[in-house]
Amino acid sequence: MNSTTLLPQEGFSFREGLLHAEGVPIDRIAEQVGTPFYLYSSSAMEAAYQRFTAALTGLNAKVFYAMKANSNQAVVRSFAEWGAGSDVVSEGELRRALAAGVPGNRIVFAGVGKTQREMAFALEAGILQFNVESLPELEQLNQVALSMGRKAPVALRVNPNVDAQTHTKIATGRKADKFGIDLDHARTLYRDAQVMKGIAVEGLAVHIGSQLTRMEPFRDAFQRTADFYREMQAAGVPLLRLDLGGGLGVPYHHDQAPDLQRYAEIVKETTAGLGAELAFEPGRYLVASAGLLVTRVVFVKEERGRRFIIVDGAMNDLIRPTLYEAWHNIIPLRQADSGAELTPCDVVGPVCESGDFFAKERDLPPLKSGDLLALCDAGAYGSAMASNYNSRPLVPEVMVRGDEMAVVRPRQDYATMIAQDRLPGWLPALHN
Ligand SMILES: Cc1ncc(COP(=O)(O)O)c(C=O)c1O
Ligand SMILES: N[C@@H](CCCC[NH3+])C(=O)O
Repeated sequence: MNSTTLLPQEGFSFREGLLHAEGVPIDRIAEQVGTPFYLYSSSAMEAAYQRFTAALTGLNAKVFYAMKANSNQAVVRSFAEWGAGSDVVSEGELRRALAAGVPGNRIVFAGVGKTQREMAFALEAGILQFNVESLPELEQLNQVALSMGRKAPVALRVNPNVDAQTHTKIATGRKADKFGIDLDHARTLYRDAQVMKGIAVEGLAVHIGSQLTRMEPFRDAFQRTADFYREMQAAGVPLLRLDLGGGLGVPYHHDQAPDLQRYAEIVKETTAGLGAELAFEPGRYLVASAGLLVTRVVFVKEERGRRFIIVDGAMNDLIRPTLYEAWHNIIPLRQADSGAELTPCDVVGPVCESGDFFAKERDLPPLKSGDLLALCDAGAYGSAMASNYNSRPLVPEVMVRGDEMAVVRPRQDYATMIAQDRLPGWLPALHN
């Protein structure tokens, strides 16, 4: 597959040979904010959200946007306006969600290692639900809640032992994964939890991994979890809510679209007659394809029979290719002539690691220094996973809506980045 034959994603289109984000020519944004930068289409995010919620029509369902995918407050706030809550995994995310205006009672808190401080902060914020993943966590939460004179609303997250058939680093529902509680163990924990004075048992949760493109693992996990829900209900556990997590994938390769309708049917079939409120925690599905990473070619280097397109973006800006061997479509912002010859290229960044690449042997049209490229489907786990490695400042994020654009995070400046270090007192000043 080569990238020039693929159409750009929803929210982005070529007009007069130039890639636009909704109504805005992207090269104009590049002039204004410099490169590299993340670019989001607000309408594409909204369309994904509407598709997702429409598929769940008829179900008593609530959506909690998994903000780990993209935690920019403009994004979190947008989803909140369209009706979603937030799924958070740290105090930092919780604070960001609150800062973005998400009310505490629309927030669920996941994660295997919540600290006492995080528990107390979340209780203070009045969150809807803690998804608890172990006995020590349950006991700790009980203690924290009691010390504050509160009750913590709890769902137990189970591990149904289902292989999500995704990249091994992002599968979370297998026995050997750190996530969730075995069903057998969860039976005991529900009993324990009901007599803990600081705990209000409310739910059951499952999440087997991310970027699922096959629907069978969802079916297996949802079936096992819903059966367990029925069993616990019958045993008198006062369950109100079944949280089915996130994980629905996106077509990074545009011929592998996961089937949202099938996903929704599986939810309906497996939860029929349960009488539970359903919760969903989609992240990637809502934002991945609504975002690009825009980068500029620094040099084209021909060496040892290879063609390296060296760009100003790098693995610290978008780590997915090197971390998960992830494939992101790459398109020049200026549409290539239809007859342009394609050459296999390695698209690489300036960072000092051979793992610093965006693509290997990717067929691309002729490129030269100064050309702009878009890395597609970069709206999820892009900026959220960026770092300052090689002392490269975090790149800006821009959101477009119709003909308007907004810089929703400015480029980190060198002074801010460098000022974070402190020199210890024992180091004398250096003199030449
Ligand atoms: C508990 C939980 N919920 C939701 C998500 C969001 O996943 P995704 O972005 O694949 O929808 C994750 C990440 O995999 C997660 O760990
Ligand atoms: N960071 C991963 C997804 C992790 C999901 C976290 N629960 C990715 O980019 O694909």
